[in-house]
Amino acid sequence: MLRAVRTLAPLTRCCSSFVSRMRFVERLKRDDGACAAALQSGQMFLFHRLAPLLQRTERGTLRPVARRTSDVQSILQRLGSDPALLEKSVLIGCSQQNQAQFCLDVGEVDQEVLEEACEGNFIDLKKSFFLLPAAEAPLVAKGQALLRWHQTSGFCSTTGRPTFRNRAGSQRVSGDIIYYPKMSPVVIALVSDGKRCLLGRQVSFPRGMYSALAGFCDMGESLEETVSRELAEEVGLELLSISYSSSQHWPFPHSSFMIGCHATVSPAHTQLSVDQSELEDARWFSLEEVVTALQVKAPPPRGTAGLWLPPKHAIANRLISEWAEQQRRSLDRETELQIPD
Ligand SMILES: NC(=O)C1=CN([C@@H]2O[C@H](COP(=O)(O)OP(=O)(O)OC[C@H]3O[C@@H](n4cnc5c(N)ncnc54)[C@H](O)[C@@H]3O)[C@@H](O)[C@H]2O)C=CC1
Ligand SMILES: [Mg+2]
Repeated sequence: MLRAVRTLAPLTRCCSSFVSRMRFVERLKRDDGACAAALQSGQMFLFHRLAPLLQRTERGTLRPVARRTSDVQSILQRLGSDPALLEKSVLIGCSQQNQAQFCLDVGEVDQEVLEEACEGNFIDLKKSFFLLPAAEAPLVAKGQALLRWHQTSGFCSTTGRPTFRNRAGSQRVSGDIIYYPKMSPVVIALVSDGKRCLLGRQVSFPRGMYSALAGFCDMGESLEETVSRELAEEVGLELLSISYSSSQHWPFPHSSFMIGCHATVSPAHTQLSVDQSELEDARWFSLEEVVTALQVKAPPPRGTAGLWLPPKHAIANRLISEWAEQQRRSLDRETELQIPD
């Protein structure tokens, strides 16, 4: 059974400005002239060889640097770089203040000189993603994903001829073939047996980290089929139910569209048979273990056996938190039922 458990309340609250911003962005994708004009008064997020330009905050976190396009233009001019570089910028959105937002990879310019001029540092997204504010991380990830797509889509895979982008960078065209940015659909499921939840770890995960199980969708599969297949393949389980929770764009290692689900198995069929070629380990964890691990902010010290969960920006964390909350509520209900009048 598949059912949606999330509502769209945050979007409907500021509906009129949300609608106008979305329509503005859509117009810029279709109208090269309007997009070129919006670029002149827009905001620019810079990248250097796909590493975003970031500033350190007093609290030890990082923030993306948004510069006015005109500022970026004068900095690039001062550094003697080609003014045509700005034409490679890609539209990524529209701010709450109705300013068009663009990103640009300035990988041809000297990194250190540019960092000094822009008062920030270009930091690998893998190292910086979890230190970015939750509200801004998706925009940076989107910028990197679009820039990477342009850098790797210069030629038509049918004819081998060059492809050419529109002004917004929302598509590339070669003859009558149009290419759009691509994401790979991935399902991620938090499986519960009613009392415990299933978490697994890959060899490549940081020490002590366990996560919900994930897998790429095969061609032709539905979401339910992918979740069922992945759980059968990776841990030998058959599912009773699947319910949709939420989704996210995930930049690592390339663009994935993560579709987050909760799933259940019968408490009578929880025996795991872990495919060691996919997972180093998979185990059932109690609510208590999960609640404790949700408080842990850094990897456990070397030599200790502490559980560490994916950070807040990751949809895995959201699924695990939702499960813990739901378990706590049902425990509370059980306790209430036991109290006599
Ligand atoms: N945001 C989050 O909370 C989490 C995100 N993830 C992401 O989910 C993704 C998938 O998880 P895995 O367990 O690794 O998937 P998986 O279980 O499907 O195994 C990966 C293997 O699938 C194959 N594969 C099939 N289609 C592919 C495609 N389109 N692109 C790349 N490989 C493909 C490759 O052989 C690859 O080695 C990973 O990229 C990981 O970064 C995983 C856990 C948490
Ligand atoms: Mg997997």
